[in-house]
Order: sequence, then structure tokens, then C-alpha cells
Amino acid sequence: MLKSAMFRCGQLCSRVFAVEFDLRTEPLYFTLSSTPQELHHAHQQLFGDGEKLFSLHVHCDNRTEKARTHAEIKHKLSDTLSRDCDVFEASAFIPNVKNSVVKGFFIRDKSTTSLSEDILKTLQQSKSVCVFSYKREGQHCWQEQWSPVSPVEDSVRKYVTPAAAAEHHPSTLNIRNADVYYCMNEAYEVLQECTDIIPESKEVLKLVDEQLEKSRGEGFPVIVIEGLDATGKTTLTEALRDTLNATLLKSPPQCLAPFRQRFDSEPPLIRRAFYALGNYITAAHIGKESQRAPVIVDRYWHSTAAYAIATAVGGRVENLPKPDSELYQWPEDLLKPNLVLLLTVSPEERLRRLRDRGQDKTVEEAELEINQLFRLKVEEAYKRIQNPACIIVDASPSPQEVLQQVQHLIRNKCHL
Ligand SMILES: Nc1ncnc2c1ncn2[C@@H]1O[C@H](COP(=O)(O)OP(=O)(O)O)[C@@H](O)[C@H]1O
Ligand SMILES: Nc1ccn([C@@H]2O[C@H](COP(=O)(O)OP(=O)(O)O)[C@@H](O)[C@H]2O)c(=O)n1
Repeated sequence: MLKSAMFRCGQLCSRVFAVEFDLRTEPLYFTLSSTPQELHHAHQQLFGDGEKLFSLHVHCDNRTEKARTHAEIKHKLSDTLSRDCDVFEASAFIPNVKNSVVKGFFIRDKSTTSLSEDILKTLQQSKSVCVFSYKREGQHCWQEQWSPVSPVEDSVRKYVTPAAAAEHHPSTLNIRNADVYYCMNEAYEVLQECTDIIPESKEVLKLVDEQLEKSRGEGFPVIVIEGLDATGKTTLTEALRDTLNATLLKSPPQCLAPFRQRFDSEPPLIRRAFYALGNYITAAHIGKESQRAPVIVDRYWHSTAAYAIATAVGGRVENLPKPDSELYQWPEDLLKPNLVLLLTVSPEERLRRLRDRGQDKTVEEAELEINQLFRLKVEEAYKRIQNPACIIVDASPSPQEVLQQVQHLIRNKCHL
């Protein structure tokens, strides 16, 4: 409620709006004021003359409901408005204030019909959705609350005022406990809140309860292998298991496999809580197994955090949380491995390996094009994670050479 009120009264609490107009460049930032302001060239492009312009966001106190409604709207907008409308991710936030972001969308309707208005009308009727419209008048543009039937009575016109770029990209402000979890309870509570809408949550929580981490004394070394898909993790971890007589574990653990697809279709808040809990179950297995033999782990917290951060942060690598951000710190209550190795290969080699693995060529090429920025962000986030940080391994040589390189590192660092 408070957040929605702040969204409405932009100028009262210095709320800034960011629209991801072009993912390769800075977002367009603006605030609202009561006096007309001249638009910059870039803003003139966004607030096109003669187009119908809207922004919308969900206001709801229940965080899981809010996240699901937001995801549903995103799906609906991209499904129905793709032809004659541009839909951009938009957010309202207070610069540098954590958890101040209200996520929404900006719609630029170029159609001659009232396509977007029909959809906004339905959304407004059935959901807790706030819609604003924008009108361009020459060099100026103003915003007011939108209603499909009659003008909103107490709605006040506010003028779009270009604002300076934010020091921290808005998508980094809400990451803690929404995309990345730093203690088990935070993730556990999210799934507890979902038990009515996602019955599988109960089963996942039961598995967590059964596996609570056994205390780990001075056992055998624990070595985590990280890296993007197809960098050779499976090949290397299996070879290490055989050469070191080690136990091979992975996160998410096998016992969560039946639920993975279900949680993958949920919005980040819920999906990431599922993966976070997977790490705690794996930690319990590590604690037990490392008493008997060295343990090799295929993906662990580095993957959970790096993928979550890279997905949450829109656009360029520069938008990631700064390298010294606390968001890269390992959770206090999660068992720490002795060594984390990050396998890296060039994008071309990775593509070749995906192709050899038989992945459909068109899927793979689309992935390369569309997800180029995403992959760069995942790798950069991997490298920024601290305590423990990962050691980078060039995984482009032959499997045998990569294995030797890694055995050498393990001998040096873990005395195995
Ligand atoms: N060092 C290597 N050199 C060449 N090909 C490799 C190497 N390591 C793995 N591969 C091949 O690349 C593909 C992806 O490897 P995989 O181990 O399944 O990666 P991941 O588990 O990281 O997804 C497989 O077809 C595998 O045989
Ligand atoms: N420890 C882990 C492992 C995977 N993941 C998530 O799982 C996805 C990648 O998993 P993967 O490449 O191992 O999946 P598969 O295709 O191998 O099943 C990413 O989207 C990660 O967000 C995670 O969050 N934490």
C-alpha cells in the first residue's frame, strides 16, 4: 500500500522511474513534477508523439501473490501485444534505497485500434493493477492515473522530468531475499507462504526438515565445480570421482528432481527459494559424505547466486551489483566448500560442445544471439562471488588435460 502510494506521488518522495528502452544502453530515467519540463531527445523517442502510452504495476501486500500476478501480466502482455505495441520493463524506485523498487511495465501502443486499452481494462478489473497514461504535448509529456471509463477524479497531472542515471541499477536494489537468499529461513518462509497455491512446496519443505545439516568435523576436502552449461562439468566431475575415489553430489539434489520443472515455471521469488533450499539439502549430504571420502559437487551456491543475479539484472554487464557489493557474499549458515573451480571456455567452443551434444541448431543459435548479455553477466557474477571465491580453470583443452590441470590444483590447495 505504502509503495503504491509512493509510486503515485513520485515527486513527493523523490521516486525515480526507469524504463529499459534498449537493453544495450542505460535505461531512460525520469521523475515527475508539477511544472512542465522539456523532454530530452532520448525521452522524446520513448514518449512518441501520437502514440498511446501507459505504465502499469501490481499493488498487493502479499509478496508471493504479487510476484505471480506480475509474471502473469508479463506473459499476457508479451502474448497479446507483440505486434503493434512495444512493452518495456519499467520500475519506480528511490535511488540507493534497498527494497524500494516497484516493478512494472511501460507500453507504447502504435496500433490504430485500442488493443492495449482493452487488455489494460481487463487487467484492471480482475487484478490489483495500477495504470497510468501519458500524453505528449509538443516538448512536454504528462502522466495521470488511467481509468477505462471516466477520468479519475482526484488524479493530478504530473510532468515527465528527465533524471540523471542511477548509481546502482534499480534491478540490484531488490535482489536480497527476493532473488538471492542469504540464510535458509528466508527461503523456507517463501515456500511456506506458497503451500496453498503450490502443494509441492510442502513436500520440498519436508525434505529440507528431514535433511537438516549434520555438523561437519574435519572431514575430507569438498570441491565444487562450477560453470555455464556445456563447459564440461559432468565430464570433469565424473572423472574426478573415479580418480580420487570421491563421492559425487550435485545441487539441486536428486531428491528435488521431481519438483524442478514445477518451480522453474514460477516467478524468481519462488523459483530461487527452491534452488536455495536445494543447496541446504546438498550441504547436509556433503556433511555426511565428507566424513568418508573427498566430495565433488556439480554446481552449488555460486550457480544459484550467479544465475539469479544475472536474470534479475536487466541489460548490460555494467548493471550488475558493484564488485564489492554484499550481494556476492556467501550465506553465513551454508556449509562452505574447500575449493571452488569455475570452468570457462570461449563462446565458440561452448557452442561447438552444445552442437556435439545434439542440441537443436536453431535453438542454440537463438540462444547465442539473445543470451549473449546474459551469459556475460552469469560469468562475471560467478567471478565476483566471495568467501569462498572461485578459481578460474581454462576448460578448452582436452578432457584429459583439464583433469590433470584440476588434479594439480586440488593437490596444491587441498593436499589430496
Ligand atoms: N575438455 C573437453 N574438450 C572437448 N569436449 C568436451 C570437454 N569436456 C566436455 N566436453 C564435451 O562437451 C559437452 C558438454 O560437456 P558436459 O560435461 O556435459 O558439460 P556440463 O555438465 O557443464 O553441461 C559434452 O558433449 C562433452 O563430451
Ligand atoms: N545449484 C544450482 C544449480 C542450478 N541452478 C539453476 O538451474 C539452472 C541451470 O541448471 P543446469 O544447467 O544444471 O540444468 P540442466 O539443464 O543441467 O538440468 C540455472 O537457471 C540456475 O538458476 C541453481 O539456481 N542453483
